[in-house]
Amino acid sequence: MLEKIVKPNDIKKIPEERLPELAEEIREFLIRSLSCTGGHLASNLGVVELTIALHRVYNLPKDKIIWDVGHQAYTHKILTGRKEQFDGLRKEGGISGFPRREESACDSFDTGHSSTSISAGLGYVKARELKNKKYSVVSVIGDGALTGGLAYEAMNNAAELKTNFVIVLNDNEMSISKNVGGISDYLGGLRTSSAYTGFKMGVSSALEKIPGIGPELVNALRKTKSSIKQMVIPGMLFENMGLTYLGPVNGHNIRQLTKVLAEAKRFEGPVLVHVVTEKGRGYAPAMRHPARFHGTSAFEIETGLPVKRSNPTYTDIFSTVMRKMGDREPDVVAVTASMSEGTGLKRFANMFPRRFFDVGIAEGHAVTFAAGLALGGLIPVFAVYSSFLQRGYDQLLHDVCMQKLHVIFAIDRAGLVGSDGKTHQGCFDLSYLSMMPDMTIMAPKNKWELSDMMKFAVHCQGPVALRYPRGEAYTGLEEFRAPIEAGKAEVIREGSQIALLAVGNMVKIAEEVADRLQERGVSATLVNMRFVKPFDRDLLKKLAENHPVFVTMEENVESGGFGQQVLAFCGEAGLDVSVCIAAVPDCFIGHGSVDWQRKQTGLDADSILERIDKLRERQENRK
Ligand SMILES: Cc1ncc(C[n+]2csc(CCOP(=O)(O)OP(=O)(O)O)c2C)c(N)n1
Ligand SMILES: CC(=O)[C@@H](O)[C@H](O)COP(=O)(O)O
Ligand SMILES: [Mg+2]
Repeated sequence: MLEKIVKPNDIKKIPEERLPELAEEIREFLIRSLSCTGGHLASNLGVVELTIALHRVYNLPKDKIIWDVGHQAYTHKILTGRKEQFDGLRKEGGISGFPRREESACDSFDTGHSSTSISAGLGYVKARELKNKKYSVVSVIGDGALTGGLAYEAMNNAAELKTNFVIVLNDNEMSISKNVGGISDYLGGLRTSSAYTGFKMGVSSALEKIPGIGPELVNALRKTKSSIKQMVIPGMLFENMGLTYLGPVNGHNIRQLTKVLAEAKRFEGPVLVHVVTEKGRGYAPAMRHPARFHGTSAFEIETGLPVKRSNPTYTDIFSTVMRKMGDREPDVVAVTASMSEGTGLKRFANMFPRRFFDVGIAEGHAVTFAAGLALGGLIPVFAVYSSFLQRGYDQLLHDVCMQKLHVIFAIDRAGLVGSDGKTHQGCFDLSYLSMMPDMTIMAPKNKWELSDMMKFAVHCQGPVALRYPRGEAYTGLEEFRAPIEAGKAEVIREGSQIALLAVGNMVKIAEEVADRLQERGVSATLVNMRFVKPFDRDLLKKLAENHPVFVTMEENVESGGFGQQVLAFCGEAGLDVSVCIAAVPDCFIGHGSVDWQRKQTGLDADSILERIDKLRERQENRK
């Protein structure tokens, strides 16, 4: 039946009774396809029926479906004519793992970061009103994404709406790991209380329909503070915020879903439809291990085991360091914004549950919360992906740096991240952190240095950021393990002519560049900068005496990055050197392999050598 779906709205031609069969076909397709490419399997398996129901009720591309995070939009892609492109999912030139407006007119909003869907949807609704347009808007948000503050700002704002806006809450009790916090408990209560009250499938509750006393009774209940009302009027929290609540609905029953969505679509005002789904549904390994199958690499279908075993990653090293540090340093506590698996904090959480805090998908809160922990005498380590820390920009500046608080930021996925693409690139942190007064920034060249830097960070003062990339930890240069000294770089290889000033994982690329320069008879000094802030100005002054060319290398945008700071310093200090900056150019870098992204950004050894050759040629011509 799946072959009949080649363009948007083809789903409407399938007889209703055959839809469950189609859902199973889609599941089989997803499992088969992702077993080869990898991707966000568990979340997608959970929303197959919900997506089918949405596409039955709404007309695309006229109507707007906005997927929160967007990692669960694979069935949406299949139903809008992109099934044949799944071989290239998340690969260079292939389709993205997230909704992309450039990819299809049916993708209404580009996503990747969490909790944006209600704000964006509300924006569409307001534009529709002002421009007198006729289309429907539905935002689909998960229970994990609903732990993010932005979602509440948007709901608060939506309460005043007089025209239709549907928010579908996809509740599977999971963020990447088990969902946490008060809202998650509240949703749990709704799921249980529905056992007593039945679903609220219509815009007016069953109670309201009781002739004579119904509306008064509902009004009176709304005014009481009694917890009993939760049992009588489901979704009171949302109702009190001004949204009409419908549900909870079985998210795997297409008929029931279609009915409630059609009802919600007719309502004048904001409506929240609470849908209960199962993450990983239909594939036993994903149902057993939804967190592992949240985002998976290629796997064997029979066992669910990964096709390739990877060597220890920087995350694995950080995980071990944190576990050991937990033993040695009783004041060290760990904070995550719903990323305990991805950042490697799971082991710390298991060993020191009282010193571990999962705050939900709330990076801004996590930073200020860590500030409070530091003021209370603890040493908080906030482990976070570079790209998601962008959410905590003001909190970093205002709450941590301004008070010079000793908070450690363990910044994972710093640099190019591969298949998640432009929404997840960790290419901005050196720029946005460097401009913050009192911030110390370090980047390790290999796995041992990550461990040494973490230990150093614990005994520092003030805010400290330690950034390291996604993937396998470098095990080269083991013999270079001089103690970490504040603001001091490490010279790996001494030469003359060209100084390669490399940050973090670029040291490995710099080694290759240095070797290839040597083959051509060019002598290069290779420096592992270790610190981006403060960087080793004394060393740079010394190097300038016999190196007319500095080449800076960083997996960060050029603007405001390490290279530009070196360039500015050389100018201020009157150093007679040419500075060549190898950094990410001023554009968003799409999905694909990290090697491909490195070539695209000119950060591979070939591209850097090419630039060095051109620079030297220009210098020769000038002589
Ligand atoms: C700002 C931000 N922080 C963290 C993440 C990483 N992340 C992606 S999906 C996800 C869990 C989302 O849970 P939910 O919305 O319930 O969707 P589900 O996977 O359960 O379908 C997290 C934490 C993100 N994408 N954006
Ligand atoms: C959708 C999302 O934001 C995360 O699931 C992210 O894709 C995880 O990336 P890693 O694979 O680098 O942990
Ligand atoms: Mg969820």
